[in-house]
Amino acid sequence: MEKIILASASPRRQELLHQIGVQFDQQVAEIDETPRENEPPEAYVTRLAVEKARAVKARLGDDEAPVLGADTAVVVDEEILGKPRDEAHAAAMLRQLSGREHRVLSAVALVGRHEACRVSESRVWFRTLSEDEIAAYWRSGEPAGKAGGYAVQGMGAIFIEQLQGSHSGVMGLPVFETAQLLQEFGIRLPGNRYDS
Ligand SMILES: Cc1cn([C@H]2C[C@H](O)[C@@H](COP(=O)(O)OP(=O)(O)OP(=O)(O)O)O2)c(=O)[nH]c1=O
Repeated sequence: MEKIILASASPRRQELLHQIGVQFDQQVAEIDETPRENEPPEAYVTRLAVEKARAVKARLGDDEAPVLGADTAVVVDEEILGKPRDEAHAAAMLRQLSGREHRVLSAVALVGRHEACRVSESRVWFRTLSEDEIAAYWRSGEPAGKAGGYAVQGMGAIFIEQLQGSHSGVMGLPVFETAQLLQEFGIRLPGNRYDS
């Protein structure tokens, strides 16, 4: 199977690519993740996924392997919640998400001889969170480094009443859209070996 390059430092993205049998090397993309003024969330995650993949592609020069980049954002009231800076920031995010619905947008981009990108959108319903729970959750160490300050794949799952969309997308890499992109680039997955 053809190898690809994952332009990400995220262990979750690594795990999800492994899950579908993709062989890859990992490289870290350093880009400015500041949203542009009035940038719509869909445009933001798309731009970042593409920029991460392009940054690694440019560094590798004429390496033939396609580069995969991804970006995930939690969106509430059309505001993009990134990763928490500190405890106060994480607590403010979780208070904002408490007792209501939010969206999670996850973009995946592949940059090779051509470029393509797909976005997955999920809706997540949180039950009401108490101040004690928010403080305890921060102390667990889980919110740090996670968009919106929670992890669906971890203890954060106990806050989620309902999820509509893509569990892998909320985690950081929408597997369905990723497989579609890889197929579009002619990269076969083990699960697709009976394709004509
Ligand atoms: C909402 C949510 C986010 N996250 C994570 C996924 C992403 O790693 C992170 C969002 O930040 P990103 O900027 O998308 O990714 P990253 O900085 O971790 O990795 P890289 O840029 O190197 O690819 O939040 C979870 O793990 N679980 C969740 O439930």
